Amino acid sequence: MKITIAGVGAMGGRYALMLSRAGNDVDGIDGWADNVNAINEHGLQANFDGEQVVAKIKAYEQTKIDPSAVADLVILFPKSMQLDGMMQSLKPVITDHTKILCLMNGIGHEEIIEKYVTRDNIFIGNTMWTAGMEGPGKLKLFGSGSVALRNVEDGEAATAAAKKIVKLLSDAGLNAEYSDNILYTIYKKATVNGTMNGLCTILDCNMSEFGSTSTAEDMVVAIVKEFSAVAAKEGIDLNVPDTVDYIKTTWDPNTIGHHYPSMHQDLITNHRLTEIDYINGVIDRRGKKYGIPTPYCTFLTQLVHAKEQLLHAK
Ligand SMILES: NC(=O)C1=CN([C@@H]2O[C@H](COP(=O)(O)OP(=O)(O)OC[C@H]3O[C@@H](n4cnc5c(N)ncnc54)[C@H](OP(=O)(O)O)[C@@H]3O)[C@@H](O)[C@H]2O)C=CC1
Ligand SMILES: CC(C)(CO)C(=O)C(=O)O
Repeated sequence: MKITIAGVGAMGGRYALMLSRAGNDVDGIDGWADNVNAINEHGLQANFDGEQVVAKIKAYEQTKIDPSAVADLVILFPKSMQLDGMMQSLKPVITDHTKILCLMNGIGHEEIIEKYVTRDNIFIGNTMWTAGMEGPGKLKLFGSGSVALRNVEDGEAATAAAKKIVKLLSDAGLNAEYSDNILYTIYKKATVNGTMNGLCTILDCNMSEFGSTSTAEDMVVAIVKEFSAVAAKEGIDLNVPDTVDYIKTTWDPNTIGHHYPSMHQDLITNHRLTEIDYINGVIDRRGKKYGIPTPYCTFLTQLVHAKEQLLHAK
């Protein structure tokens, strides 16, 4: 099976590396020319749980994709604001049979993807793996994680295809599972991002440091209540205490507590724009639509945008 990782940054790099090391034929596509050149010259290099490893994969610049690189499976890992542009660029590698898997953070990405491919070829989910970059073509990967996914369209063929993708990912050590209730799973993961990403970015700390503060739990509860109220309007039952307990598992320094959320890596480390509009911003917008007050999500979205401006993020 030919797999194309679209957005071979930190998380796309992790998937490319692990799938390639498991013996799959993997290509990468990315908009960052230095990253593409480094991967083609030196391979995808990683500090992988303390061990230096290299995966030899072929990478293409997003604007120079070779049409011979037609994929059976495309795994999407650009940033949310790059998704539409990435889907445009992917046209040469997508056929009627190409499956598209989106595991990006955020809510509602399938609305963009279905402008380009039929719903029976779209698979959505999320990932609890973490990833960081030390420079072009260089990854820093530690800790464990998991993946949950499902077909967007019901039906035997789409379900079978989703389960095949689950097996492919699990065989590569990515610890995947099929989730019947994927919208619930996506909302639940979005609460982790809706708390950890924005708050650790504004407070300039990792998840474990955040969890050690006396006000951490109160802030998390307040934000989760807003996600839960919006989700309820969409028929999704997001239990607040259970969700808060789930978020608190990310504070453990022995698992992923030392991770700086991807939003922190974007804004504080690299002065790049963030995905806040696709996480807390969605709750702000849907809250307004449903007549639900979401002061914490609205304020956190405003704070992150203000910080983007102060840091001249691009
Ligand atoms: N990192 C993590 O731990 C996790 C990330 N995710 C999600 O995965 C998706 C991808 O995120 P992630 O892998 O973190 O993103 P990265 O920022 O590492 O990579 C995404 C893209 O950003 C560009 N880019 C990144 N760094 C630079 C740089 N220094 N200079 C120039 N361009 C750069 C590249 O494309 P381009 O040049 O086209 O901009 C790259 O393909 C997101 O939806 C994220 O929320 C989910 C769980 C955890
Ligand atoms: C690891 C985790 C769950 C932290 O919020 C994440 O998704 C990210 O870094 O964006």
